[in-house]
Amino acid sequence: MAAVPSSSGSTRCSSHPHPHQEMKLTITQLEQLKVERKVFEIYHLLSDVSPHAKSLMMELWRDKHIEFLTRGLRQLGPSFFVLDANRPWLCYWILHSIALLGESVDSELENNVVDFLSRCQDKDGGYGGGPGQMPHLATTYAAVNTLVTLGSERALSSIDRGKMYKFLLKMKDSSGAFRMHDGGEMDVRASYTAISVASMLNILDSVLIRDVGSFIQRCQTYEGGIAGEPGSEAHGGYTFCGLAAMILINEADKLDLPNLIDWVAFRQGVECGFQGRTNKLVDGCYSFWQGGVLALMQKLLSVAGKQSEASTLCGGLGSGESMYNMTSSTPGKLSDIGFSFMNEKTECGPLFHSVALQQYLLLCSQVLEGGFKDKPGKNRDHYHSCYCLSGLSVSQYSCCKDPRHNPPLPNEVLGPYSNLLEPIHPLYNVILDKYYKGHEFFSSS
Ligand SMILES: CC(C)=CCC/C(C)=C/CC/C(C)=C/COP(=O)(O)OP(=O)(O)O
Ligand SMILES: [Zn+2]
Repeated sequence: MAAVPSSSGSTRCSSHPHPHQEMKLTITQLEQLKVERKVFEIYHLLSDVSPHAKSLMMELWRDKHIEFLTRGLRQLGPSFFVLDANRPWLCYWILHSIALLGESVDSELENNVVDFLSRCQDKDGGYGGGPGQMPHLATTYAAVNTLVTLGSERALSSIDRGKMYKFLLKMKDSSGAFRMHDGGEMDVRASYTAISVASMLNILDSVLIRDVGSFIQRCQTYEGGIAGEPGSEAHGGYTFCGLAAMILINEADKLDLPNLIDWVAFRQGVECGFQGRTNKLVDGCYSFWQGGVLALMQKLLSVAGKQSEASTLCGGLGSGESMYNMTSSTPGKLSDIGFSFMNEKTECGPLFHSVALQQYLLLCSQVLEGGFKDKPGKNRDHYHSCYCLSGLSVSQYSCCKDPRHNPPLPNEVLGPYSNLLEPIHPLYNVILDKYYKGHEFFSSS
């Protein structure tokens, strides 16, 4: 019997059919359980069926994902002429997903993306959703992360950092908040995308960060999570943005961290995935937004602990008080905080059930034909593919103190070890090695 390489590089018997065929009888039962979101039952049912079938279902279908993602990127080609404002995002979601899977695109496709993003770059700085469109902070973040993910000299040097600084400054309001675009809305997404871009490009300074921390602090709600703007409801997406931005400006201690940890930890449901906010359904994309927050918190636990002690002793911190410096080694330059953060000690194991989250992602979000989705019953898309894979990477490395040099142990990775993805920098959500390459490039140019 001939053995052929499987999608993950391991060997699989050529006489074995696709799991869809092999599990014909049980697949209906499985789908029903998925719709009912009973992930633990799915897991046990799989172990009853056959170890082989179970291992196929727990496998990351790499080749199918790459096929789905690459097709998506190629299809962007003709639509470069279509008016839509999402294309830098599609570039980022797809290329970051491919990079998480340890792959890259051919040089022709890479050059097309760099050329396309150059045409989205505004003459006064920042990137719009398409050529000639008004620059916007969300697409600017997506374009910068895409170019860092590509990582070539051509990609990195295509960014006009001088004009970018002027664009970011123009988006800044006197309150400390940022606007998404000229005359646009001010929210925590804008704070994060502006700070992330400036930090990545080594142009973050005291002018850009002025009063950013007090705006984000006002967005933390009584529940503990962070809302898009003061007075709104706490949500995982904004909580990630708020915490990551606070860390990048060295002001995370202005947030009530014990309350924040509690809120996020309780967002992981019995289905094993995370919900974005209280009393809503779980969704694969929150594996990154909420899981990412808890990954960041693993390096902030002593700050949270000191806040707890202080609140027991003093009856709580007054608003605006900043009692502890976050980083043990205060970096010389604001833009280097993201770099120093990775050298901070990981102070504890995972703050969520990381194997259960991998279970939700592989069994409920993964589409065996390629791509990922929010939950059973929904369709796959590139946004969910990006954030499900990012969340999967975060959970696989959640026990690692040094992801680059000491990879996870086999029991920390659900399914075959070939499921292991590349590690990310959790503050920017770019592949860790690509971050270091970009950091070096922008520090020396
Ligand atoms: C960097 C960047 C631009 C980050 C964006 C962060 C992000 C995902 C914010 C979420 C926004 C939001 C309130 C969604 C609610 O959608 P919903 O009501 O459809 O979903 P729900 O029921 O799960 O809350
Ligand atoms: Zn989602």
